[in-house]
Amino acid sequence: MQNLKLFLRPQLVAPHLRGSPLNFPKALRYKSSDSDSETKNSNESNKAGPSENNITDNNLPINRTEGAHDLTEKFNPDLSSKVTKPSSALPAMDPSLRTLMAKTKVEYNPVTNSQQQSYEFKAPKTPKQLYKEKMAEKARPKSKLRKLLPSLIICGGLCWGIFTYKYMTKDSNPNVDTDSALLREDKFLPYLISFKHKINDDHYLIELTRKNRAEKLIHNEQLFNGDRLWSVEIMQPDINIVRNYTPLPMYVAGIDPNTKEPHLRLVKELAEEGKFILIVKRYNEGEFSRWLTGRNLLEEINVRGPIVEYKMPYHPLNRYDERPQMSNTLSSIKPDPIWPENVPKPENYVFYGAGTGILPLFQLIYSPNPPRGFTDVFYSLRDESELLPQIKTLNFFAEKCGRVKFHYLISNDKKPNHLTAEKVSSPTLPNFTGGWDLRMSEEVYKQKLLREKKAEVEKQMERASNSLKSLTGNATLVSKDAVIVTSDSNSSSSASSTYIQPTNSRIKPESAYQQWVFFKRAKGDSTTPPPSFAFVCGPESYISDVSGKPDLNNLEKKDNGPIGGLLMEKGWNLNNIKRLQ
Ligand SMILES: Cc1cc2nc3c(=O)[nH]c(=O)nc-3n(C[C@H](O)[C@H](O)[C@H](O)COP(=O)(O)OP(=O)(O)OC[C@H]3O[C@@H](n4cnc5c(N)ncnc54)[C@H](O)[C@@H]3O)c2cc1C
Repeated sequence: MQNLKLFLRPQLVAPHLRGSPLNFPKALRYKSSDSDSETKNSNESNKAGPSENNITDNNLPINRTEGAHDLTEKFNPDLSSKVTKPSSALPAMDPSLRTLMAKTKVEYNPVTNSQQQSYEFKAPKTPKQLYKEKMAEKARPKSKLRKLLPSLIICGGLCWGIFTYKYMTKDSNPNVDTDSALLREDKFLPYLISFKHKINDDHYLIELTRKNRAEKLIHNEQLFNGDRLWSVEIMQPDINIVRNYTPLPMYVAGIDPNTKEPHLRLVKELAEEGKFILIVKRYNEGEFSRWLTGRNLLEEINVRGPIVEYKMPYHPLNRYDERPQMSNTLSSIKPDPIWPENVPKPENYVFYGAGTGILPLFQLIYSPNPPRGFTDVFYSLRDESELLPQIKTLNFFAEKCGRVKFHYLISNDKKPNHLTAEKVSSPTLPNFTGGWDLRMSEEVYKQKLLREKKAEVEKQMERASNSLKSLTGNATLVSKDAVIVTSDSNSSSSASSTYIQPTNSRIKPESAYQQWVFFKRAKGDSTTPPPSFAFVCGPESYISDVSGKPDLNNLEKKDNGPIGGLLMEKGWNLNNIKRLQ
């Protein structure tokens, strides 16, 4: 570009060539409109200063042959270096050329040119070089992961080996306990005899603990619940016989150092599950009971269950708070929640049990969620010594909370004390049999509210008339209607508050014992409520005497045996009796 400018500078043309035909003054003028460069130049000259602004291309003589050179030389010799509009001859500059000729912003660097291709031939590395490289690679510091990689591979391999071994030998080894359940109905699971205590000559307390119990507890399995009666089946592997036993929701928490008696605790939380106690009677002719009571501590036995013997029927109160579980101290037994009055009352029961036949009742009343109603218990036993003192204490606590009433009928050859017809009560209708009872109890509750409100209004009317009498000094007859209106408007709030929150419930009882003594018994209702359902449990002869012989010889295992004995005399029937043999 610079060369081109120099080439085009007219003053640089030699003076002797100016008149010659080789001189090309006209050629110095571009005919084409190189307006861009011109404007640019003019702008630049404008920027240069006011002195230069006056001198533009337009001021220059159009034809330099007409003495323009002198003028140019005279006034602005520098302007001669400017390329003025060529008049003709030279063609206009190609704009694409100009861009190519423009100075590049980034300098060309062949190294960064990614498109370049090299045809250089690299000689293969010599063995020495290769060896050096290899050594350098080895000497390079390794990352943490690279260092750990061999150990990780070995660990992975070991784990895979153990898993494969366990998987392959799982089914082949029946002694390996892979089941995570505490109990299973369809499979015998291993339990350990964790405690054994002789209660009397023929009664034993045996505590069973699920093998590897801690591992099995993660599933939060709840076995004990007062909504059902259940037993477990224990297998004797040698002669392959199975017998049922009733687990009690208790475990041995310690041993009294003096009496060597076990200290029993109730199973209250899920973390305490997986342990229970059995009370087993040993029969001299009994194959199984002899085998079971002869087991030593930490011996393994196979248990299956739970075998549900009876499920408590549905009651609308089941939707409300449960009755709190019994406790080892009387003061720590929580009071019953206040159940709504417009729902049918809980059912009351009577339990006739003999010997180990009392154990289902103990399971029911000492489990979490015990039955809400009252249970009258007739317990026939041969000797008081067959009952553990701690269980007797618990029975006493249950009585003090108004949940049960125990009648101990201790009977032996010297002093017989059998269950007689006088002790057997007649059945009453259940409080709940279906939706109709629900509507009935709501209606009864409404009637009760109306009665109470009426009594309140009458009281207020009486009070109002008395105050009027005292005001006027003489007895004036007050319009009955007017009093009713005022008393209604005044009493509505107080009456409703009275009914919703009975006066005696403002003081909250601290324990079930307090609740029973001060609130329930205070009502003057000391008689035991009549039962609507009866349980009979014990030896075959006992059941037969009390309620007739059960007959479970059918596919559904439904008791179809006719009702007999003492209960039949009192009007009990198959619908309100459960016989547990
Ligand atoms: C649901 C259910 C729960 C049970 N819970 C317990 C429990 O918690 N504790 C417990 O000790 N037993 C319980 N039993 C009874 C138990 O299953 C066995 O029947 C009992 O241990 C006797 O078995 P055995 O093999 O030693 O006697 P068997 O060989 O069956 O009988 C031998 C003899 O023992 C006597 N005998 C057997 N059973 C009784 C009995 N129940 N009453 C009176 N005499 C009998 C009879 O004279 C009989 O001829 C329960 C039974 C059932 C069905």
